[in-house]
Amino acid sequence: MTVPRILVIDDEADLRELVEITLLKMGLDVDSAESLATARTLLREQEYALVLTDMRLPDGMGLELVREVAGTSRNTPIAVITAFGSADNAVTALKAGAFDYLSKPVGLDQLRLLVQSALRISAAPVAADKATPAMDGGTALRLMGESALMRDLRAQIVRLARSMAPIAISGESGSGKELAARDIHAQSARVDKPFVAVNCGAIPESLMEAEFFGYRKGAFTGAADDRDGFFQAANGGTLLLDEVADLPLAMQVKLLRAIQERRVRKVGATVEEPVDVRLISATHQDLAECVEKGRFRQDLYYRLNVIELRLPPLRERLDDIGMLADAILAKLAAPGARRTTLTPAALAALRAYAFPGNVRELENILERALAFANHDVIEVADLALRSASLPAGLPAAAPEPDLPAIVPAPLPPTWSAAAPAMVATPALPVALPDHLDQVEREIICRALGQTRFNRTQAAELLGISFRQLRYRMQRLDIHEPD
Ligand SMILES: Nc1ncnc2c1ncn2[C@@H]1O[C@H](COP(=O)(O)OP(=O)(O)OP(=O)(O)O)[C@@H](O)[C@H]1O
Repeated sequence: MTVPRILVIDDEADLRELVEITLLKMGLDVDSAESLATARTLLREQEYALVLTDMRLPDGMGLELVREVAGTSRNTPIAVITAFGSADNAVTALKAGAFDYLSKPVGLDQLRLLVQSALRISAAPVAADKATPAMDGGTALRLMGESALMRDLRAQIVRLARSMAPIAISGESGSGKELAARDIHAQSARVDKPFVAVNCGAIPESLMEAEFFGYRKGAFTGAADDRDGFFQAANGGTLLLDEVADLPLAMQVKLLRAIQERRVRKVGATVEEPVDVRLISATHQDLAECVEKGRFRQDLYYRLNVIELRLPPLRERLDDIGMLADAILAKLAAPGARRTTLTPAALAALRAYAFPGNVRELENILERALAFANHDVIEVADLALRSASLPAGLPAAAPEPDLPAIVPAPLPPTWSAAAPAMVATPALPVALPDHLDQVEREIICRALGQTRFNRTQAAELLGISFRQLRYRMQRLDIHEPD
């Protein structure tokens, strides 16, 4: 087996030597250069498993080399060493194609971690574009779709999977942001390590720090044992910060620090611990607008938004609807049962529908339609699409079939009998949280009733995301009637 060879470029002899010794101790071969010119000559003559370059060199900037190496078809990973506190340089290098960076003073643990990731990347073959069904039992994860937009997206994902650069995924609710993040992880050299997805909008603010960074035994009442947080759980792997725009400002500051330092401190601990986590963030909100409105910190935005990935809404890729529908119906079919199909008119109706809830809504619509379809065929009426979205000539949904009423639990006795007689406003509830839960339960049940339990549409009616609705339904114990 050939020993991987690393090229180190730095004009500071001390630093070069430190890096060289560390790499040699790791059993690697090392070449070194003190200028861009020497590095270019070596790169023409040799294949390297990793190029590690300082940013400032006597004859130019390391960034030039990043662009040159990233621009070749060899897929050699290149990383930069940036001056202390120079976050701008790190972000610029990642955008230019560097797979990772180290800040001065160079920590040997971090150097070793970076080298190990680079070696995994250079050993991994570049994945071909296979639109493996994402719905075949949950093993394959790739985003499906044969439209040009989806092909481009998958190609982008293959490239991005080879770097450590933070990725910000944007796109409407249900367009596949989480699936894209899982796909990036699955294609990366981190695939054997955990993928942890966190819904930032669903964690109570008071628990956030403990949930993200973990806590030490006795840090607060109820902390009976030491516990890891999301960062430790995702160590070596990928952490998806979903609904990142919902992070409270105080938590944004702590997160920024963790990203910059690549270290976290458990609540109640005195020392920080290094973490090696690839960050992906996702939101259906316009994060730049959140920054403008002062709801999201600009510095954190800048760190998370190094590379942007936009998931197109389903209505921009109508060509994918047929194959997605087939795959969803196949997934929903009972084992051994005949496959249900769409009539041409039903497919045309779907292609004309706006899909505000994107692929998730398509899943939802088909799941409900299956319950109403006769003889393994789904007609336009079974889809129960909102008529405003149907094209002329297609019949709107049939009158509502008899659906079991969604009945919220009876109102608990929360109203005080002792309301002052002269005040016309209702008495105060004696237990506010119970009362608010009851009000919320009733409103959610009404919305679900109106949409025939289409959760995507119900969430839209209520102006919340699908995930927020799902979380609230779980919390309030609301289930679809049988
Ligand atoms: N291109 C696709 N191919 C196959 N399945 C998809 C695709 N896009 C989305 N899905 C499916 O649609 C559902 C919603 O996807 P996902 O959770 O990734 O969306 P999201 O954009 O993260 O939603 P939200 O903004 O509500 O969090 C999932 O069941 C996912 O498997």
